[in-house]
Amino acid sequence: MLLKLQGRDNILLVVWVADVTVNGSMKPYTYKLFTMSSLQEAKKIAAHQAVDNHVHSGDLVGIGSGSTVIFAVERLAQRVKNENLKVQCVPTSFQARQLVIKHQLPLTDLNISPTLDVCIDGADEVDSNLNLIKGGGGCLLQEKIVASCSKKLIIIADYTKNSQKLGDQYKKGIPIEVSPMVYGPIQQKIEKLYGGNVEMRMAVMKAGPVVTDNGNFILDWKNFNQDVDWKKINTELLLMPGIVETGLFIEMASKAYFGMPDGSLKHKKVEIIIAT
Ligand SMILES: O=C(CO)[C@H](O)[C@H](O)COP(=O)(O)O
Repeated sequence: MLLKLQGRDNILLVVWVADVTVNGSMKPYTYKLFTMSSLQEAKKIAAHQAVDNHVHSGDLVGIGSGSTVIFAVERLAQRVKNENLKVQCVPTSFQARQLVIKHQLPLTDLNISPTLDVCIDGADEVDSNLNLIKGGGGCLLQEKIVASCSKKLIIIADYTKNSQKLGDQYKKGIPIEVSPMVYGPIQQKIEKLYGGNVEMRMAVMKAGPVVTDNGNFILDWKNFNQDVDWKKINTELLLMPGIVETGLFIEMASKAYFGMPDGSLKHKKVEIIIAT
């Protein structure tokens, strides 16, 4: 059961997780309470800290995509204004480009600036080894390209993204960007080779599939086995003709910042979580 209550300051989301008893009645056994503003606040704390710690004057900066990155770009623009910071930005999506333009930050691209100092991006899930699921917003291809051209990939996220294993919390699946001509065979191959189920991501407010910024489709691989060698699987997937890119970011991130519900910040470097 999902209740939405409009409070004065916050929207409260009450999620009542229920069990179905033998006679069919619903038996509540737990509930979680989130305030929407605490999630937003958590994203903001992580984003601001990452920009403050990792962006320096003269830097070429990769700008990730998603809702958390909005706070990072806002902070970058503040610092440019207040500190006369000099940066040039390479966006990872149409959305990121619009954000950079909105905040009047200088734009460049990878062909002009092939090596970036840092890339700041969100994630859908971060495991204990700093491996990531990305692509919930469908921008995985450009995100991975820009990250691969950056000296450091810094992840910013709220506390719901911090996991031990991929798939612990993020249930929407691993995004896989594919050429439209071959989505069917790829769906079948992944399910046959590795199990789980692979679904085409469908658009909202438009009939048919999501089409990425690069003109491709997205498959979401759900209910996968969590105890696998992701590096090996990622390599195998990338050898499959028609797979353009996967949302598995393996051994790419240098550090992840998580905003916490109480307003504090955690950061994660491989296997280590330090409260700050
Ligand atoms: O990979 C992404 C988009 O392709 C995003 O970084 C990821 O979905 C996280 O987004 P948000 O900051 O909105 O939680």
